[in-house]
Amino acid sequence: MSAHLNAALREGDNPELTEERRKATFDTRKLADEFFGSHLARRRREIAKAIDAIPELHDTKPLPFMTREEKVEEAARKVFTLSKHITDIVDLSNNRETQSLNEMVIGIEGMPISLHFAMFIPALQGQADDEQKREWLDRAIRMEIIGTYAQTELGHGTNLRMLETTATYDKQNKEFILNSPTLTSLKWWPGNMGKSCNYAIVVANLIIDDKLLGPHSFMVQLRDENSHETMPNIQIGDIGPKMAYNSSDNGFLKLSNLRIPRRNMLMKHAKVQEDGTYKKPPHEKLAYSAMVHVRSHMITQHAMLLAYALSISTRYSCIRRQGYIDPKKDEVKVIEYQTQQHRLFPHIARAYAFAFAGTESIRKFEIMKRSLEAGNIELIADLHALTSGLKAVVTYLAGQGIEQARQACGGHGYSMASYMGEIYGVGIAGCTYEGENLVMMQQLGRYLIKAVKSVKEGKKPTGYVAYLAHAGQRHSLIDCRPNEGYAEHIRAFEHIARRQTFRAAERLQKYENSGLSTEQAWNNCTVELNRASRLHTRLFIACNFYERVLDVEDMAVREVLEDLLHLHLNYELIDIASYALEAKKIRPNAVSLVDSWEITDREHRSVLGRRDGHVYENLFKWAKSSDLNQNDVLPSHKKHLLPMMLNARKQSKL
Ligand SMILES: CCCCCCC/C=C/C(=O)SCCNC(=O)CCNC(=O)[C@H](O)C(C)(C)COP(=O)(O)OP(=O)(O)OC[C@H]1O[C@@H](n2cnc3c(N)ncnc32)[C@H](O)[C@@H]1OP(=O)(O)O
Ligand SMILES: Cc1cc2nc3c(=O)[nH]c(=O)nc-3n(C[C@H](O)[C@H](O)[C@H](O)COP(=O)(O)OP(=O)(O)OC[C@H]3O[C@@H](n4cnc5c(N)ncnc54)[C@H](O)[C@@H]3O)c2cc1C
Repeated sequence: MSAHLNAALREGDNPELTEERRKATFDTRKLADEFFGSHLARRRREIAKAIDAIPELHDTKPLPFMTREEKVEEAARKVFTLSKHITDIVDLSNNRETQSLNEMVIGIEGMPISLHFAMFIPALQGQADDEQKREWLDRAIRMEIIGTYAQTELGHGTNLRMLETTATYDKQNKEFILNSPTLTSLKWWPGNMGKSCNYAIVVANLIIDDKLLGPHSFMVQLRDENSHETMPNIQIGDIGPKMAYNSSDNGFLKLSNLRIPRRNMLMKHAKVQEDGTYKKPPHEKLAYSAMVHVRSHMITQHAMLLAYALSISTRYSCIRRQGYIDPKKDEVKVIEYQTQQHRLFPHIARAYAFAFAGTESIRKFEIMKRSLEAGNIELIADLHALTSGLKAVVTYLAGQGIEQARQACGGHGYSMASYMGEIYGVGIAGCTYEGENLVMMQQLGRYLIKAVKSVKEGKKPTGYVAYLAHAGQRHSLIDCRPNEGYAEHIRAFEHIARRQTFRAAERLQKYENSGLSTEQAWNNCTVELNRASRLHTRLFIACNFYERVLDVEDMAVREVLEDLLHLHLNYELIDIASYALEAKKIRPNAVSLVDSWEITDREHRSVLGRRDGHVYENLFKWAKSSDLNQNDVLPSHKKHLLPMMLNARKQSKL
């Protein structure tokens, strides 16, 4: 077959798809270069080819046919195998190369070192001082140890100020005593903590001389480095099966007055001297750096999950023939139906828009990280606002798109043969982890309210909120270059976003003027404020997409991206125009309304939905019955991960 624009053309393909691919008006590799960046696009092709040549990196059998324990073992086996080949395949210092390798080999269901790379290493990089980096970071990078990030507790995940785990400084012995004082203080959810990790960065409330100093990070050894058996004063285990992502052993951790050396508190920013003197960090939220790191990188990951679902669904829609448009002709491909196109194409546009926004988010994170290393903390607030909004909007809309893609596949979309269920389950997990979406939207809301206040004081805010100062003027969010084709869309978008932000600010002011406390006034406005945050973020995504398309040099690729941009802007404007929902008087009757359905606990099968409300004690009981907890050390750990770490330690001693 002659070389063609569409590099996916292959002899022996389903002719239905070949027919589609022959319609391409652009070179797919050139578009891939725009989607991933040309270097990463090329490297992904090279990585995929390298993996093809290593059968032991391929799935032993389709993951949906595996039990939970088999999934955990499969992931461990692949990690061990990868450790023998990885430096031949990727540049370990390139986050997106290693991410691509993991997605191709391990897949999306998690692996024993997910959190090791996603948070444990970034937290050490951001919060350990130089001596601590030499002691732990180098070993973590060499895979001599495996870590996680243990912050969330059974009773608190969102509200970090109420975390209950304590770290009390004992001046006498120059140690911290870590303790889980209550059932709700048990660490709960941290990825790979149940059975895989031997270290964790534990976020605990620092206490010195009975004074509570808030959340700080502590390096804790969970398991013996050689036997992998649980350390004394620690109870640890898997929390049980989840909606998806079941190759990961998310765990629980109970600390019983565990003593660790003073130097196990990460002290790049906050410090505790031997005599108990406490030195505050230059910015209270530097301790939250690992979360901002993950949020900055989640955007491209969720764009990719949406792309997975849409590539499955769009290809399938071109081979599935069902029904007629003209009854005198053959059954049509379901892609021909306008409803099917409307179900898929706007989400294809979003996948590109989200990927471009994610590249910008990572770029901004790297700029903030460099400026932080130079001692400048000014960019922290801007990045927190940007990533809070992007994480909340992209994970939610990507989840919606994945579900639409599944539905577009009809019955076979409901079979795990489509893999859609897992893609959806992993996708929507992002709406919860790294900060529940509605809460993170409020973080951006705070930032927007401050911007409105500065506009009202006659100041001109800059950056992504500059448009708030330009009511009626022809100005765009991020200096969109004048291009009549789309600038009007952008300005309409800005107008809607600006109007909503000012509406929320005025409502907040009205409640405050009425004598309500700031907190009550805020709570009464959070729906309006979240709308403003959502619109602000979608405006950013649209503008970033617009700017990105204008940079494309290949005219054929630029033309198809402009088609997607046009669709995206129109779809977004229609979608946001429907912002009008109020629900007021339900609150007092909420529980009685659901009680009236008289669904029994047996029917619910849900610990959270118990009629008696005794959730926490029953969650712990449920978790302890997990099959992964029948042994302290998994057989698969002894077979794969322990040898891997022992090898790594031997290597580093050579
Ligand atoms: C399926 C694939 C899996 C892949 C891996 C999954 C890994 C998942 C890991 C996790 O989930 S780790 C745990 C994540 N947990 C969270 O994200 C918790 C979310 N909650 C918070 O971050 C905080 O509680 C909060 C919501 C930000 C509130 O914090 P706090 O009460 O301390 O602050 P506020 O009073 O709201 O704001 C005060 C002030 O601080 C600013 N600020 C808050 N956070 C940050 C930050 N990270 N960086 C910079 N600045 C921050 C905030 O904007 C306020 O500023 P002002 O408005 O006062 O100027
Ligand atoms: C797949 C997965 C992996 C995870 N991995 C880790 C990990 O590795 N390490 C770790 O530490 N944690 C991890 N977590 C935990 C995760 O970070 C928390 O679940 C998340 O931060 C949400 O907190 P929560 O569970 O307390 O939700 P809650 O806050 O209890 O949310 C329940 C409801 O309350 C609402 N709500 C709460 N506070 C407010 C507010 N102030 N205003 C308005 N509404 C509010 C929320 O919007 C939500 O609707 C993981 C979770 C998942 C699902």
